[in-house]
Amino acid sequence: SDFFASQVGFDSLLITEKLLLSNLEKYVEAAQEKLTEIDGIIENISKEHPGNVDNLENYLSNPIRAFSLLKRLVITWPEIKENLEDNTARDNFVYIKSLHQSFDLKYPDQQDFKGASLALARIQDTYDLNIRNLTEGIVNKKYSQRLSWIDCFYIGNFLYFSNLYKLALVWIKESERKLLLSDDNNNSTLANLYENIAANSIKLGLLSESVEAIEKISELNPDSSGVASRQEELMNGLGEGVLRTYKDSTEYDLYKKVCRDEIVPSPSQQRNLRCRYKIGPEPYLKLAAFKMEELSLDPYAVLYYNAISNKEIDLIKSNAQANIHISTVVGYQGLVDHRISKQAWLPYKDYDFLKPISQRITDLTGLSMMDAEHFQVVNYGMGGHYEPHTDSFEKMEKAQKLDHGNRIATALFYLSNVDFGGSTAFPYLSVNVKAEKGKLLYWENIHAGGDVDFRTKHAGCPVVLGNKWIANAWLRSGDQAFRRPCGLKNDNAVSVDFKQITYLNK
Ligand SMILES: O=C(O)CCC(=O)C(=O)O
Ligand SMILES: [Fe+2]
Repeated sequence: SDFFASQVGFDSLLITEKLLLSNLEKYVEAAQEKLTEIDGIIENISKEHPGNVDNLENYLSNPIRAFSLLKRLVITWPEIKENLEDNTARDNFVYIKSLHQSFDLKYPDQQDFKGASLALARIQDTYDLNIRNLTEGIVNKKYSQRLSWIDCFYIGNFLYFSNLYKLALVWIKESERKLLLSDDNNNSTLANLYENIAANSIKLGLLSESVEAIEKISELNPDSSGVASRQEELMNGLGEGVLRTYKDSTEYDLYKKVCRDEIVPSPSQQRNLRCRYKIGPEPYLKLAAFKMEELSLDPYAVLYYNAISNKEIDLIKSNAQANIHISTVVGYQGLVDHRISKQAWLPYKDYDFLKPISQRITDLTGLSMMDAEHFQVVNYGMGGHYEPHTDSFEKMEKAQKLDHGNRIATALFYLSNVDFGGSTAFPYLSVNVKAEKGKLLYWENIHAGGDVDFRTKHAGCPVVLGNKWIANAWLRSGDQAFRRPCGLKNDNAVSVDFKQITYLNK
């Protein structure tokens, strides 16, 4: 299932839960009615039952009492048994599966829960949020809802199974803090938790932490099979060395820092950048100039303000919603966790309202839209993101497969505001573009000689609060011969190093 991937369709889950709630209420009502009824029966029987009688024989020699006792045992008690066995009330509580099938109600699955768990962890990690504040429910200085020790444990577990051990430890330790304060704090829950700490520490090659956690398990639960198996794991794990992933790379670290504005452009980087009105190259711009802000001159990246109207945005969103589906990435099979969003492709020729937008892109960039890909509309939900990548393709076969040459430039429209997170980050340019409705971000992806400019690696930072909508126009090199002639020489030397930083650790 793909609810976790975007905001679209998520609200239907609230309808599902509302129905479950009202059905459960009905069940409780019926069950309570039944209990009241049974209470009445107990009362009646108690009245007739003699209690402790000294002379039983004498008591039952009364024919009416004998009759009553037999009636109760032969008729009343079987009726009670039948009554208790009658599950109509419980059956009326419509089960999840049948709900799903008979009412076509939307229902999430384990995959959605995992996605939402990893999203929370990603948000905490990217923005370096204080874990304690976060789990106490404080997001962006506002209080929402707190997480329990079990919630944190779930998240830690999902992280462990996603090979994100460092992050897993952060969540399991938070779980430990909460467990120690809770009523569930007992030897078995704690031992379970230290098993988890041991498993993560072993994977991270943290020797003393591993040993300490294993000792705690054996103190709490001397018979635990976890002790021996963790010890064995530890012995084997020590030789293996620590697994390093892309998340440990310099590039990923830079990306997160740019997302949270910890790294910003230096004054010397900004010295030659200007804000001005764009009045060329197309004559139209002399009449209706756009406010332009330069972000980088080499590689070329600029922002335009008020580049798309609210009316256009509404049309784009409503048409996209009809055929939106989980995002994929060129060159990857199926779903990927480095890009979590939903997308829809809108062909320019199919929608009249896209024609002026396409013309505007040409007016602003001087490039032809002839070979552009369809307009791509993207929606990100909570924690939705797109890790650093280049939009252009290194291997030209990939680009050619899609025809019309490489992705020479990207025009990215912001179709919504985002309250917290969701910027577009360029780790190697230290540029963070806030998602603000109506802006257009434009940059060039390849060197004049036609090679990928790795300095243009960029990412969609995780959304923390809000619902992020963007639309991409990718301009292909095919039809630009006279508008943007290729350079004759290789000029990619300035950017090749920025490819290495990823691949070193990947
Ligand atoms: O969401 C963003 O801000 C960036 C999206 C992006 O890079 C892409 O769709 O290729
Ligand atoms: Fe991109």
